[in-house]
Amino acid sequence: MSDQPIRLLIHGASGRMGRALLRLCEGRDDCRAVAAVARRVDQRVIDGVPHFAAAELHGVPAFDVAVDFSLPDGLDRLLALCVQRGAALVSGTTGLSDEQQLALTSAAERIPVLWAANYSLGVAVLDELVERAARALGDWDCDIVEAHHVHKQDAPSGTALALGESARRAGAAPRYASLRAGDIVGEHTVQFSGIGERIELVHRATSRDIFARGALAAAVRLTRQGPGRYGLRELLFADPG
Ligand SMILES: NC(=O)C1=CN([C@@H]2O[C@H](COP(=O)(O)OP(=O)(O)OC[C@H]3O[C@@H](n4cnc5c(N)ncnc54)[C@H](OP(=O)(O)O)[C@@H]3O)[C@@H](O)[C@H]2O)C=CC1
Ligand SMILES: O=C(O)C1=N[C@H](C(=O)O)C[C@H](O)C1
Repeated sequence: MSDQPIRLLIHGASGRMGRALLRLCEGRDDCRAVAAVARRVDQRVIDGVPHFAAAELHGVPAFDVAVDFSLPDGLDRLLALCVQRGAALVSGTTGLSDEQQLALTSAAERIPVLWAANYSLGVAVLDELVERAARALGDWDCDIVEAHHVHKQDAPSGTALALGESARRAGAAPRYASLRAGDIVGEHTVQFSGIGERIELVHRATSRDIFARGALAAAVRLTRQGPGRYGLRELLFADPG
């Protein structure tokens, strides 16, 4: 295998996550950003990385994997480009429609695809704890409370829905509540309430770097895979080697 750095397209580059991805990418030697895409661009080149507006997507140079943290309305064109170029896709964009999830699955017949609602190790572990608790406490109330910054557009968060799906599969009937306040990076509480006792499982993110680091590591690994739809646990957290 070549030890050339993996070529990344960062989609959503001007956003909170996009900026973290570009910054962390600079410190790695296994990948480099060759294109950055946002809805609008003011500068053509920033820190040596060429920037493109979403409308110019088809003019981006060759890349191995697109890393997408944008908004749902940008995903369809990016997915089509990845399929056309035979490039892998890592996406963390939340609030996707059922049709968009199906499109990811269908594209996975031709390219490697990873979508995850949360790229942090802590939430991967929380997910396992929730599943275990729900299996043991199936008839307790299960409430998922999430808090995020005021700019977040989707609710409940993608992470809350994913945790709820794990709880549901294990026999619980989750309910959701959302809070949008200040600059909260992301907090998720899964509360199991019985009669006379209660369990709370909590994850608090204090830096977006945890998501960006996970996404970059996943992107590098995804380029070593064939077509298919991958999960974060199998790709990243099950085998840290
Ligand atoms: N899975 C995970 O671990 C995580 C997921 N997220 C998710 O990532 C997404 C982005 O979050 P965040 O960075 O806070 O959002 P921001 O609003 O800060 O950034 C959004 C970015 O997407 C760009 N964008 C918007 N629409 C389009 C489009 N149609 N085509 C191309 N680019 C577009 C914006 O460009 P412009 O500035 O020009 O409008 C901007 O660069 C959200 O869905 C969020 O929920 C966030 C953190 C972790
Ligand atoms: O929009 C965010 O900020 C985040 N979104 C993801 C979600 O919807 O779960 C992950 C993280 O909580 C931050």
